[in-house]
Amino acid sequence: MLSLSSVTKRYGDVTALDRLSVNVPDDSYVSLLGASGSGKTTLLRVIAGFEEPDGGKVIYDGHRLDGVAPHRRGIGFVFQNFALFPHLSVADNVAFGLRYREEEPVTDPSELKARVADAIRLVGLEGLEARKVTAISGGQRQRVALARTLVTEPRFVLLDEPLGALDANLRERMCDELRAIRERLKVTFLHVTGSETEALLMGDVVAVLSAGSIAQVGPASSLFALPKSADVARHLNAYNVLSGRVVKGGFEGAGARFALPGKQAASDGAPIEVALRFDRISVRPAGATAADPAGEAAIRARFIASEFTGASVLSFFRLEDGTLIQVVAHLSGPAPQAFTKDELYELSFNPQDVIPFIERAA
Ligand SMILES: Nc1ncnc2c1ncn2[C@@H]1O[C@H](COP(=O)(O)OP(=O)(O)OP(=O)(O)O)[C@@H](O)[C@H]1O
Repeated sequence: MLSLSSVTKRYGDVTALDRLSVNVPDDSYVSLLGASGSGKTTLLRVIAGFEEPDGGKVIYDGHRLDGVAPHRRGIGFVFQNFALFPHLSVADNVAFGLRYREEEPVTDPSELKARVADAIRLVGLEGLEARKVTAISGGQRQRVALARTLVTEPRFVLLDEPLGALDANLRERMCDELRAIRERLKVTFLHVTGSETEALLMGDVVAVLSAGSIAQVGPASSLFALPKSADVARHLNAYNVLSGRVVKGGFEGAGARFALPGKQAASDGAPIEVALRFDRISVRPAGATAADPAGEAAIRARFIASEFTGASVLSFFRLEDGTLIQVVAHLSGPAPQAFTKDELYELSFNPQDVIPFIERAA
C-alpha cells in the first residue's frame, strides 16, 4: 500500500499540497478528481520523486519513499501528452525505457525483443511495431505511452490525465481498456483527471482533491449518494448547490424556503449550503398548481436552455437571485418536456432529498 501522510508541498507562497493524507491500496484502480490548480500534478510528481515534499511522509509497504531517487521507486509514470520520441518507431519507443534505464538496463537483444513484444501485445498494438509514432492515431500513441511504462514492470503506475488528448468516443474505449489491462497485471493505477465522468467510471475508489488536500475518498457510488461537503458535491457535477441561512430549522435562500431533513443542530441565521441532485427535480409551469401538499418544496426559476447528452436531457434554469440550476431528465423515462425560453417554471423536489452542509464557525 502507498500511504501519504500529511504531505505538504509549497512553491513560494503557493501551498500546492496542504497536509494531504491518503492511502492507495495494492491491486486497485484509484482515480483522483480535482479541478485545475487543485494540486493533482504536484501530487503525482511528489509520489514519483520528481519533487520532494516540504513536510509529511510518503510510505510504500512500510518504507519511506521520500529521498529515494525516482528510478529506484518502482513507480511508472504516463504523461499527459504521452512524451514519445517522434523519430522512433513504436517498438523503439517501448524499448527505450528498458534499454536505457539506470537500474538493470536490458541490453540482451532477444530479451529486449520478447519483453517489447509482450508489452505491445498487452496494449493491442501488434502489427504497428515498425511504424513511426508520428504515423499512428492519438489513441494508438496513448497505448504506446502506456506500453513504454508497463514494459518496465512497475508495481505502481501514475497516469496524469492519460485520456485528455483523446476525443470523447476514444476516451470511453480507452477507459475500458485501461481497466482491463490493469486487472490483468494486478498493479495499482492512480489516474488523475479533471473529469468527474472519467473519475467515477474508472476508479474502484475515487479521491476528490480540493485546494491541495483530499476532500473525500470512497467508492464512486458512496460519493454520489453522500458527498461530505458542498465542495465535493460541486466536483461531482451532479448536484446543484444553493446557499442560504438556517431559519427555524429549515433552509431559506435563493428565493426558496423549505424544511430540511433530520434535525439541524445549527442556530437560526447560521449560513448553510444545500445540495440537490440534478435528477431529483421536477418541472411544472409556474402557478399551475399550488405546492404539493405532500411536503414538496418548490422554487421559481426561468428556463434558459436544454441540451441532449446521450441518454438524458440537461435543462438549465436561473433562480431569482441568479443561481443556475440544472435539471436532468432521463430519456428512458416519460417523454421529455419542452420548455419555453425565459418563461417562469416551478422546480419542485422532495426536501428529504436535499443534503445540508452547515458551515462550521471558523
Ligand atoms: N513549479 C511551480 N512553481 C510555482 N507554482 C506552481 C508550480 N507548479 C505548480 N504550482 C502551483 O501549485 C498549484 C497546484 O498546481 P498543479 O499543477 O499541481 O495543479 P493541477 O491540479 O495539476 O492543475 P491542472 O489540472 O491545471 O494541471 C497551482 O496553484 C499552481 O499554480
